[in-house]
Amino acid sequence: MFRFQLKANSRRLFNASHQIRSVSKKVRSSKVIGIDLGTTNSAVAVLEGNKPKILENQNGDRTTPSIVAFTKEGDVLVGTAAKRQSIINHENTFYATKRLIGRKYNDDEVQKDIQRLPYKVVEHANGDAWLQTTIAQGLSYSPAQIGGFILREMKRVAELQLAEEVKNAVITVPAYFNDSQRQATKKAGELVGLNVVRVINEPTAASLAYGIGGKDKNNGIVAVYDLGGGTFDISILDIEDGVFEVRSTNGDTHLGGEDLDNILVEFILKRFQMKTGIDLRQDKIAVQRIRQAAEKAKIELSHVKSTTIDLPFITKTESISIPLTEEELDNMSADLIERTILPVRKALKDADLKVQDIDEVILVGGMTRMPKIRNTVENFFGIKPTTQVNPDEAVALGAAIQGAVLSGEVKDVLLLDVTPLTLGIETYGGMFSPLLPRNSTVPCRVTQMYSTAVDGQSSIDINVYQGERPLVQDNILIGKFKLTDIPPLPKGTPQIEVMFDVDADGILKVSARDKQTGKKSSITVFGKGGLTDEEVKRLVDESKQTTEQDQVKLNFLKLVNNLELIVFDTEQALKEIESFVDTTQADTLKRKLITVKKMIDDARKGDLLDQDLIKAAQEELQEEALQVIQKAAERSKAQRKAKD
Ligand SMILES: Nc1ncnc2c1ncn2[C@@H]1O[C@H](COP(=O)(O)OP(=O)(O)OP(=O)(O)O)[C@@H](O)[C@H]1O
Repeated sequence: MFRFQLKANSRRLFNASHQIRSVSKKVRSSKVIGIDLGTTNSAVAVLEGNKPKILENQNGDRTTPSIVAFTKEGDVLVGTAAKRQSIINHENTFYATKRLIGRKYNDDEVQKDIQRLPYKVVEHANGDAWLQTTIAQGLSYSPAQIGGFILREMKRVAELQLAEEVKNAVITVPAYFNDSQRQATKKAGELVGLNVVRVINEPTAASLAYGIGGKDKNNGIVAVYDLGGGTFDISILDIEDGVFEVRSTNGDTHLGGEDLDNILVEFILKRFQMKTGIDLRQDKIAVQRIRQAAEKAKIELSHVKSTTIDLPFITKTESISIPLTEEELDNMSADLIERTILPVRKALKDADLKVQDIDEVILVGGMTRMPKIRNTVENFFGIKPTTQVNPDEAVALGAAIQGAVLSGEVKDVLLLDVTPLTLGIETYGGMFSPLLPRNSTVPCRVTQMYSTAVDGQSSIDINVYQGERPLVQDNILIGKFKLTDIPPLPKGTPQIEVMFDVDADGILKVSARDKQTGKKSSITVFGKGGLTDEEVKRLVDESKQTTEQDQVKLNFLKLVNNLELIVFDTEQALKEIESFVDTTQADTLKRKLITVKKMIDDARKGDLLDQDLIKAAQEELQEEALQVIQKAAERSKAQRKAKD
């Protein structure tokens, strides 16, 4: 056993050097991949020839679960591997984290999610919602970092398929994502070394997937109804000879398949409690098993009329077996489906269109496979929705097309996206002064003149808000900064020019300039409230540093785990060969083992953090053990010879 361990270690070393060699051989690709970073599943695609193509992962799957897990051994698992162990390692398996990206810990939606999540959500120093593991004294990660692990995996999938290094990507976000959610998604890509050439809206991407190759056929007004795992989006587009103009967009960033799963989980828990009197809500493992079974039943009921949710031995003595029909599921989901219709109406109104003006309806997102949803959409629009592109794949395929447009591979397509919410600033008395109405085509820029409200006022606070309400208290504060050194003048005299500049990713930069002095101040809105450019930079740098620190901690943990394994192997080997070992030698080795075990203990408690000490202890122990084993082997051979 011990010898095997030595060999296994040397094999690992060989693999590492082999990997280094194969990476250095890679060619960097000018291709731009398209990544759909989904709440439940992610997909990656690239343009091949003139057609976008989904790149399959190592298991041959066209989508990869958006799940990241950290194991006690210090490994980071992504996708199916993470999903497979989620029940036994629920505290360190993070799913649906897109629902938390760019959100504050105190956000109502976050607080609601926390009740149901089997992992820990904590408040980071900057007020954001972060995820905490139970590993290495509670390593924590931002949802953007978790997104980063998923993006890195999608990059790897693409690199394996294309056999070249990929650097550039278009990443999609729900159309209704606000500024900080977009920024956080972009940062997730940058943290793992991706050059995020564009962030585009999911429904817009999906429409591109339908439009390409048959653009004459698809001219007209298109509604994209996108219901995925965590978000609902509706976009109305005007497609004309390769120009995709988004007329309006609306939605709910916290409405999707996960919510229906939650309703089903609650239904199962109640049924079980009624039957047995047992409340399983605190049993995270049981809840996790129920969640997986609920989603499975929901998916089955898109193809069959009835099913049974079977969970043997959910407690030591009780099992779950609940029959469920499609009709029952339809009734349970009625409110949720109805909630999607209001944003659809709003989007139509904003686009100044009636239901009858829609030429085509595209269904996107796994949840639109549910017959009840298809019927609801069909009844609302009065036309049968188009489903020729796989609803789980359309977004990634469209992102790949946009990638090809940006790299110059595709020339006859132009995407004109819009801002999802009205953007403006606070004026006297808490009034909201809109500068850019929602559904403004991006990129765009607007300037407006403001003045002081008080005689002699020497500075102005520029508070930037996003929302549709006339009072700022009802909208979302997405950033603020100060313009100072305004010469003291009677109120209303200074001319302050405020400029809003939204780039093609939908990210906003605001600046203010005193026309008399030329003094200027600006921010790129980060959604974190009151941050200057320097503070934003510091935060980004800090987050990079934390990633590195976390990696160092994980590497250290791996070393300690490995040393523990060697201690175990040595003890086993010593037991097996004890009769052939010289007592003095055996005692020395046992003493060494005690010292090393103490070191492992100290390392686990955080009292010993020196990697080199751990490495040295491992080498010494292995060397000493090898000598003992060799001597014992010689003795055993000599004894056998003597007997013969
Ligand atoms: N056949 C089906 N019937 C019903 N629901 C389904 C079916 N297939 C998948 N789903 C559900 O669709 C959701 C996942 O859809 P999809 O992969 O499009 O979402 P996503 O891209 O991860 O999420 P989002 O767009 O919200 O970020 C899950 O809730 C899943 O349970």
